[in-house]
Amino acid sequence: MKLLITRSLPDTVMAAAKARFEVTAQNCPLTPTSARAAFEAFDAVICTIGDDLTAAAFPQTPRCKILANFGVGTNHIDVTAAQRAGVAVTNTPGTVTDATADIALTLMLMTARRASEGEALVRRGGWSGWHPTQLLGLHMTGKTLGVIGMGRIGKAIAKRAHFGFDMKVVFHNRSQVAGFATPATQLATLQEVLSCADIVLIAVPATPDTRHLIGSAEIAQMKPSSLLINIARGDIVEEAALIDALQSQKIAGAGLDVYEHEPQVPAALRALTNCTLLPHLGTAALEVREAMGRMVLDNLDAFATGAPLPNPV
Ligand SMILES: NC(=O)C1=CN([C@@H]2O[C@H](COP(=O)(O)OP(=O)(O)OC[C@H]3O[C@@H](n4cnc5c(N)ncnc54)[C@H](O)[C@@H]3O)[C@@H](O)[C@H]2O)C=CC1
Ligand SMILES: O=C(O)C(=O)CO
Repeated sequence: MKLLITRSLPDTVMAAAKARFEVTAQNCPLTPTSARAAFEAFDAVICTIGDDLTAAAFPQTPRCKILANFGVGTNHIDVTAAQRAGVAVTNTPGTVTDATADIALTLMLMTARRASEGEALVRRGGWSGWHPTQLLGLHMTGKTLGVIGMGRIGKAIAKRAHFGFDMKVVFHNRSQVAGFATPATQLATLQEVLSCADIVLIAVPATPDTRHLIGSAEIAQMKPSSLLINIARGDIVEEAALIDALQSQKIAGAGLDVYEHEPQVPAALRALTNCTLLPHLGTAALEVREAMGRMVLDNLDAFATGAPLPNPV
């Protein structure tokens, strides 16, 4: 099987792929035009975040019949167009969950305790010693976490927040969520979660329904002392509205791992001190990326042998 890998994956994954398939590897994202050519030239493609796989990327009857995404979020792929063209899409659910939840907690703590501001102060040589009223932040222990999207990652974050930090957890989810081990209360509306949470955490997938789910009207429902954390996808939060809210201190702070137009991060956001900005680090640990790679290859193996795909989207 001729396989295109659009970005360098960890060495062990590349070696395993080369042992099984005839691999061509590139290190730049696909555009719809280059994707179209790739779907005609290869039997399988491993794609990831940044590849632009909108409807225009899919020929009517491509040679490629499987698109294996390295990552769980598939908002960069028009899955309906892929299916119409006869291309099966797979992803990597579960392998990403704990690492992404850990980055959520990192952002929560860094933002609540103003860690970036403090670190910048030390690095620029501006720290003149401990002071009783310097850099006072939000004491996270015992506060209320509001999770938007109680799926795999939302649940892993809720578990960490409740059992690690004694936080009360409330959440909003499209469907009823039952039977998970962390005490948490599902509230009927998004607004109820926004208005009672000290920290609002976004963990829904990016879909047409969730685009700009959080805009100025939603931010206005949040407490002025609250924080907004987004580890899901940038366009779920209207970035311009968030910047305005942070500039005018309508909320106390934000912690972001994802941005509306990645990798662009607006200068206005970078200029603000009341936000923590990470470069989409959710799954950035070697063993996690290797596990994601193994899952991608398991899907390709299944496809090659005609077995059911383990992780169809
Ligand atoms: N920052 C990073 O590096 C990473 C980000 N992600 C992002 O996290 C997202 C979530 O991943 P998982 O937890 O594995 O997905 P999941 O599918 O297990 O959970 C998503 C939850 O959101 C709910 N939901 C969907 N649409 C909704 C809506 N309109 N309103 C309310 N609830 C809604 C679903 O019912 C589900 O419970 C991914 O789609 C991806 O975009 C995932 C991994 C790493
Ligand atoms: O899996 C995803 O969706 C990511 O964002 C990175 O692993």
